Amino acid sequence: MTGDLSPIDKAKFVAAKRAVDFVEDGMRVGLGTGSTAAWMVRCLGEMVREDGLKIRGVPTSTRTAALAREVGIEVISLDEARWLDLTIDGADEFDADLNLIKGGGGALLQEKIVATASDQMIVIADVGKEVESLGAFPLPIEVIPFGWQTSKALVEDMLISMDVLGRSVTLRMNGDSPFVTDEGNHILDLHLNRIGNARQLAMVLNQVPGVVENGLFIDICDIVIVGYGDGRVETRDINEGTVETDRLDFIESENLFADLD
Ligand SMILES: O=C(CO)[C@H](O)[C@H](O)COP(=O)(O)O
Repeated sequence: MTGDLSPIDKAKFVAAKRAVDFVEDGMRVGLGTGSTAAWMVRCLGEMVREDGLKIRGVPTSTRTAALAREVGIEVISLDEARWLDLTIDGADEFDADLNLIKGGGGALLQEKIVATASDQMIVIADVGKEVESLGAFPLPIEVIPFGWQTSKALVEDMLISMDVLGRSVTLRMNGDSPFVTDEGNHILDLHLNRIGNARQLAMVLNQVPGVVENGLFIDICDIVIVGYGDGRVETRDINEGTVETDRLDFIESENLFADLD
């Protein structure tokens, strides 16, 4: 089955596979959202079912919650967990300081709360997500539906005053209707090309009335695990300043790949 995976999917898989080595018995683990995080949830599920790993997972979306339950992971709420040992999640972009753009899947609000409530955040990504400067990927912000057009106009004014490049702002759609997040909100995508001062932008965006959260994750991620299509994985630890390189096999597993057939 793994022979059918594209190089990007193989890269996502090996990053996820390497990341679950960080998970230990008894941990409360934040479970990210997206296709890379889904591999991680499947790998953890296999460890729970076959190796007896005992963990409790806090999902960052209804999608991830459904998958976690399906693969046998005990799911608890963040309020039950209170604090997490580790969160593993994907990203849309990461830079050399391990700052991120997230929210391509629309789950940025829960993802940021869960990651911030964790001792450690590990990001898993294929090498295509690495950038010199954040901003080529449209930056998602979550806004409440009430007066979203006003919030959009205020964000546009703010981008002009900050002289941020690009500046077009679009409402994310799901077919003919606005996309609705798990929290019942909408997403505005900021097409900026290049962000410049991401730290400042992250703070200023959250001052706009109606904006709930933005997809810039600054100083939240501790480790990024970068996967390559040929099975190579690099584990970059920003706190330790280390880079470890490994090569993983694409392990054939009926259980892991069954739902992809
Ligand atoms: O932030 C996210 C969801 O809100 C995802 O982690 C991000 O979009 C990456 O997704 P994928 O692993 O499918 O490329």
